[in-house]
Amino acid sequence: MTKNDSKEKDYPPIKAQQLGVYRVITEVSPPFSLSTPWKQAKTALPTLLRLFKDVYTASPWLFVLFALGHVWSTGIEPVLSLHLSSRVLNLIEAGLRTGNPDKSVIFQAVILRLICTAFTAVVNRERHRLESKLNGKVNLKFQGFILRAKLATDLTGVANNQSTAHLTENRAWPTFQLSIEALSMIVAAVNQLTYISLTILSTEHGFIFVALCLVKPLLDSLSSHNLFDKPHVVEATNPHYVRRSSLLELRKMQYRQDIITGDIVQHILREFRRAVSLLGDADMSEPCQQYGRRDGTLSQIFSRLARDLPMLYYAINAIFRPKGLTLTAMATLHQSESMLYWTFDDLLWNTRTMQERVSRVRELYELQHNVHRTKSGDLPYPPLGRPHEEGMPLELQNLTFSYPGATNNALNNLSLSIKAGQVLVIVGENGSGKSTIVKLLTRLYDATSGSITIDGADIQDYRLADLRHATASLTQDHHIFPLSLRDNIGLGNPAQVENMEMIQAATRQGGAEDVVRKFSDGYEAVLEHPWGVYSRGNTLGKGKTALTEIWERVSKKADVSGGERQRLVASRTFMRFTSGAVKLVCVDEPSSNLDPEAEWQLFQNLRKARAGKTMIFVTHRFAHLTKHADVIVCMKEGSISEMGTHEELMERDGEYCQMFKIQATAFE
Ligand SMILES: Nc1ncnc2c1ncn2[C@@H]1O[C@H](COP(=O)(O)OP(=O)(O)OP(=O)(O)O)[C@@H](O)[C@H]1O
Repeated sequence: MTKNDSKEKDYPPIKAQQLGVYRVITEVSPPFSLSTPWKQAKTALPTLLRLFKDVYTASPWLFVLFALGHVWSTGIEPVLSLHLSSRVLNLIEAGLRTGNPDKSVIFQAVILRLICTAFTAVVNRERHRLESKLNGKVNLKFQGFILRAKLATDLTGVANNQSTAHLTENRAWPTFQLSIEALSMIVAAVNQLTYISLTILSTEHGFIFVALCLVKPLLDSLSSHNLFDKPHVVEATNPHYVRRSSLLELRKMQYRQDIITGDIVQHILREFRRAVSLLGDADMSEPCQQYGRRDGTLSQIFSRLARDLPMLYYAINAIFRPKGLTLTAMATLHQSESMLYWTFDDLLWNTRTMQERVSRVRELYELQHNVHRTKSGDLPYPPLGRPHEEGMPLELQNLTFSYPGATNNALNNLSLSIKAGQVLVIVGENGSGKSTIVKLLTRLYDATSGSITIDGADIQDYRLADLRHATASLTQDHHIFPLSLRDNIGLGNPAQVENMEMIQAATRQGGAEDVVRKFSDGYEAVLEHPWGVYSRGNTLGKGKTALTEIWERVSKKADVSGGERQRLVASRTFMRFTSGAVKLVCVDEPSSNLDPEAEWQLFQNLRKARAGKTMIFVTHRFAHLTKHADVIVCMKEGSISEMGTHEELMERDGEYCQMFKIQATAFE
């Protein structure tokens, strides 16, 4: 079932085919032309050169030694060994013919052969040792590169590039290794062809023999039927297969509680059996395997026969020229034919795989071009001569914004004036644009149109680093870093990350003292993943042993509740205040998991720290706050629907008043 789906003229044509339960869509390869490999090489070359340069700079000596070792072992030694063996055999054969072997010459030839073997064994051993060292250094280099590129990527860059989680340092080394192998094989192929043509078959039929050796690898390459080296998309289209796979997912721990409390175990098992029976005999094996199996039987038989062509050559030679080839020449021919076949077979496989490998590395390098760094201006903040001692004054004018890729505006033509040191509370229904205002004020995104001005200058004209330094944000999107609690709080002010006095004070203000106390190693406790801790679980056995006890201790994952996390994150924000540079504080719903007392305390502590700061709060539970607010903004569908003080808005009896009354009724 083949169909041409491509509508766009500029795109390469595509075709879709059903392979078992999958629909596989591939790009149709252009008809084979001699210029194709050349074009592919030209596209791959810049990436490969850059990769080689990176590996070289990771460790020049290891690079050179590793490359030389590879070229020796793959490209030179096999032919040299063949030559030396063939020399020994020739001497023995000549000796047997005359009945008077030249012992010392044979002995010397054997010793030379043995030296070559021993030398190669040493080179191989060293090469493997160097390989793991160089591999480690290359991985470290690319880890650093990826870390830098990802940390430099802002939210617009992340949204435009979808997921980059699959881009790891593990892409670089295999491609480099493959390239070195390819180069070594080219050297090997040239050496082998030269050897066969000049030494063994210098007089007759040399060309024919070489051509016969190459028929199979070339045939295989032309009729190659692999999916893995073609750009393709796979979609499981069989509904019973999809259903079965979704039901299988329910094995995961994260669903256990819902399944137990929902009492749906029997239902899941019944549905699974039904899906399996409806699936019947549909082929579920990997699309790549199914695709490969589509090779015609005839072409397979032909390909196998091609492997025997060199043998045909010996036979014809033996029949028509019984004295044409000596036994040694036959043995050498047989060995070199096999060597040449595998070299070309590997080389062609290598070339096919190379394109895909190079594009994987190119994707890695492209990380650094996709950062969409938020532009920084030149103006210092606070403006020279105006220290903004009361806080940051802000003016939002006709602000419109839509998220990258979104069709609707999150904010529409919004204008708002916030005086230095004011407390502004933003309320409104879900999706009305409250958090978006905070994201624009903290320059996580830039407005699509309209402007934000600070003290008369556009926010984009200020130095970004200065603005980041002068802004603190506390939202529910913050995470605990997989670092110690000390780091988690201290990083609020990196300059004081070792200052325990400040960290303890911030912990108190964030309400996280009890959280720290919970851990035996206190501030040094690391939440999240215990790195470098693993065991061969199935070899530990079930009963208690010294090993299982150690495993239990080292693998114990420190964890905290949602509310405790929010307290730690809040402490980090209080730590940020210690820099003395913060002029704007944006607090966006940071207390969803806090108990009422902790929430009240958090808002109290934030208000206590308000001196010298403009404060913006986004909240649904505003009873604690709105009475202290200088301005309350009520949002609806990306615009301001009401604005004023608590009293003014209550008097107006509009949307804010309605929301306030609903909350008040709930408390009554
Ligand atoms: N990253 C995003 N990409 C695309 N659209 C988004 C993104 N974040 C928010 N939106 C959309 O922008 C609009 C405003 O979202 P925003 O988060 O500002 O609302 P909110 O008032 O803070 O909502 P809530 O009270 O639920 O937190 C919504 O329609 C939302 O779906």
